[in-house]
Formats: sequence, structure tokens, C-alpha cells
Amino acid sequence: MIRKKPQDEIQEIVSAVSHEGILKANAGTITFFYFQDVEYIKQFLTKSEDVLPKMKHNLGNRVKSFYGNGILFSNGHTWRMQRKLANAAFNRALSHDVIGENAFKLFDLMDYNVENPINIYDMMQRTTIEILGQVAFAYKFGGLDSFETPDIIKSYKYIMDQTENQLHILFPILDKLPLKSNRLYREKMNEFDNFILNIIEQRKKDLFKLNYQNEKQESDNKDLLMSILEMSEKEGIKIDSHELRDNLVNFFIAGHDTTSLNISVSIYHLAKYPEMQKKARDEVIAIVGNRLRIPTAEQVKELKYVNAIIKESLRTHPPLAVLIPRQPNDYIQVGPYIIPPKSYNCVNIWHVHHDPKLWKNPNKYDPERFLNGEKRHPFAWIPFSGGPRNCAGQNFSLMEQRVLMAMILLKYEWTLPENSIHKEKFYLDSNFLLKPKDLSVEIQFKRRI
Ligand code: HEM
Repeated sequence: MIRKKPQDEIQEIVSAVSHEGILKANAGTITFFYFQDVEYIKQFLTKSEDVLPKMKHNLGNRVKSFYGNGILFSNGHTWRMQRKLANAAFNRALSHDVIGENAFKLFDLMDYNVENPINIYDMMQRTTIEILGQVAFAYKFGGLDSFETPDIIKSYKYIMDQTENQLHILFPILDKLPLKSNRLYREKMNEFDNFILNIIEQRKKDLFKLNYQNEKQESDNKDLLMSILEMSEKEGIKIDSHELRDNLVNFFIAGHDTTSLNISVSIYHLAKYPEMQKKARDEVIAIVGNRLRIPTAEQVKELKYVNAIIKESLRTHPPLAVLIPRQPNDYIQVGPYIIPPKSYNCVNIWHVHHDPKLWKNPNKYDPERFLNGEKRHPFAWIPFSGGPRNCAGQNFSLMEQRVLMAMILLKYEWTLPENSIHKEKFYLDSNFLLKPKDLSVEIQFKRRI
């Protein structure tokens, strides 16, 4: 039974820290509870979004201004509308061709320098951002045309870097000072916002023209922005240009570094374990053929071993190791514990994915564990979170990774250079989203096709 006297509630959760399932940590004046036990996590994440909203922004003004009121941090009615539109947009079959065509461009770029080690993380960032530009709003950034980074991507990266500046998060007063860095941040933000808002206005005009000319065609492969505009019109859901901007930015933040990291982790492990690389390549050749081409949706589904590699990388190196904290509106019960309202509650994905009670040899990289029919708790593997606020781009990301991995396996063989900074293990720099140490994963590729 849930008791209601606040002092009792706090006692209950504070005493919980001595148990294994929940950890307590203090950051300044704020107390965080970290959920580690898989059963508590299941109960926690499957609660309705109304009961367990995401915390109000307190990650600094820069995060606030860049993320805006997009889907990652929104709550209540706004979130429900955004999620409805996002689900509908992502459910449209997203074209394999966009992914495959960008893989061909990636290979052209890599072939320029294939005699030397290549930073595959950089290559994957270029590729995923290029694919996202086309999938999100039918825009080609040109990041795979040469090793030069397009200006707008440089601005995006600068802004992302600045949102993670710990000094500005801890001392928001710094944002108000007449610093050169503040001026530059505002300039880059304006440039990026204008870029996205112009695209939105253009797509609105395109939709108006199509409606006017009655030329609307039911096609599956529409970009996310066009799908959202059409859906909001059809369902009478009002969404203005700034809210659209916030959501498109949120898709970029959520979908770009995460997918780049996981493909890099997979390629790294296949370099370390050549027998796994051979097994994966043999599978692709058996299903797709020994010619460089874009695999079909049916072929991709059959790539069981490649899929197991992707899943194992997401287990060992979940790109979002700890979820954005949730702040309950009221007392909630999780297992034997009662959580007080407004407390900060985090789910520790990293812990669950490395828990020896859930995984045999948790520190071993072993894709076979996803193929041998081992039974495990439904929340033992949660790289995309779970419950109503799970990842909206999960299916898209998995499809993107499968297509890219299959094509890279056909095109190249690869090894880890002797002097790799990741010789011992894949070192991470931790932040909100995990990244490889020094943003670098150098791999020596050799063309095979
Ligand atoms: C390996 C790739 C990815 C991983 C591991 C991942 C993981 C996650 C996780 C853990 C969350 C929950 C965040 C939280 O509650 O704190 C999330 C949310 C989200 N992700 Fe992903 N993600 C990936 C790729 C993508 C892609 C490609 C997109 C879109 C292009 C995307 C869009 C979203 C969105 C919109 C949300 C917010 C959902 C909501 O709050 O309703 N993600 N993702």
C-alpha cells in the first residue's frame, strides 16, 4: 500500500539506497535515484507518461535554446501530439535506396584514402547526417562529397559541442556575460535556425502547391517533415514552424551520434575478431550475393548474424547509458519503494546491460548470445529504452545500420591498426551521449570489390 505522509515516503526511498536495485547520488543540492534492477526498471518505464514526465530542463540555457520544446523533453499534451505525428511519419516505409545511395558515396570518399587508416566514426557521422538530412527534410548537405565539412554541419557540431559545455551548465550566469563565445554561439544558432526554418517554409509551400494542383500522391517514401505536415493537416493537429523546427532538431540530436557510435562499435569489434568479420561477410554474400548492391528489405531481415552484431554492440556500448531523468507528479510505487514527487529518477541502461545476473560473461563481446535462444528478462536489453517514451526512431536506425553494415562488409575487409588508441578496449568519452575517445576510431580498410 502506498503511504502518503511525505516524511515516510522520503525515508522509504532513502533507505532504498542500501539495496541493490536503486542507487542514490547527489549533484549539488539535487538528489538523483538511479534504477539498476531490471524488474524495477520495467515497472518504472511502463508507467504512463502522465505519471512520470521527463524532468524540466535544467541542463543549461544552451540546451534549452537548441532543443527547444521538442519531443525529447516535452511532456503532456504537447508530447502526445508530437509523438503521434512522429510515429506516423516513421511508420512510412523509409527508403532503403536513400541509405544505399549514401553508402556508395561513402565508399567513393573512403577509396580516396583507403591506403591509410580511416576514422570510421567521422565517416559514420558524415553518412548518418547525410541520410538524416534526406530522410528528415529531403535535403542534401554534401558531407560525403569531399573531406571538407559543409559550413552548416560545422555550425551544428559547434552548437552541439557548446550545449555540452559543463561550465555553462553549472554556472548559467556565464550565458549572460558579453563573452566572445556567447556571441559566436548566438550567431551559429541563428544561422542554423534560419536554415531549418527556410526549409520548413519551402516544404509548406510545396504542400500547398500539391493540394492546390490536386496532385497529392500517396507515396510511402516521403520525408519526415512532409509526412508531419500532411498528417497535421489531415488530423487537424496545429503545429507551428518553431515547433516543427524543435522536433527536426530533436530528431538530429537523437538520431545522429547514437547510430554513428553503434556502427563504429560494430566495425571495431569485427576488426578485433576477424572470425566474426568473416562469418558476417559470408552471411551477407550468401543472402545478397558477392556483388556490391543495396540489399532489399527481405534480404536485410534474413541477416541474422549481422543483426546479432548490431544488438551486441548496443548491449555492450549503449549510446545513451543513462536516460533523461523523470520527475513524478505524485508518489509512485516501484517494487517495495515509494518514490516522492519531483524527485529525479534515472534509469541506468549501462548497468542492466552489464549485469551478471542477466548476462553470462557480460564483459565479453559475443553476438551469439542473441542467436542461441537464451531466455532473458524483457527489459534486459533496453538500448532504445522501453514503455511509452521509447525511441521513436528505433526501426529506422536498425534498418540503417543493417543496410550500411551489409554494404561495408561486401565492399571492404578491415583490421585494427597496431597503434590504435583502442587497442585494449573501445574507450569512451562520456557525456549526455557516449562518444569514442578523441572522437576517433581508426581502422585500416582494404577494398575487396
Ligand atoms: C542506435 C541508435 C539509437 C539509440 C540507441 C537511441 C536511443 C534512444 C533512447 C534510449 C531514447 C529514450 C531517451 C530518454 O527517455 O531519455 C530515445 C528517444 C528518442 N529517439 Fe532514439 N535512439 C537511436 C536512434 C534514433 C534515431 C535514428 C532517431 C530519429 C531519427 C531517434 C529518435 C528518437 C526520438 C524522437 C526520441 C524521443 C521519443 C519520445 O520521447 O517520445 N532515435 N532514443
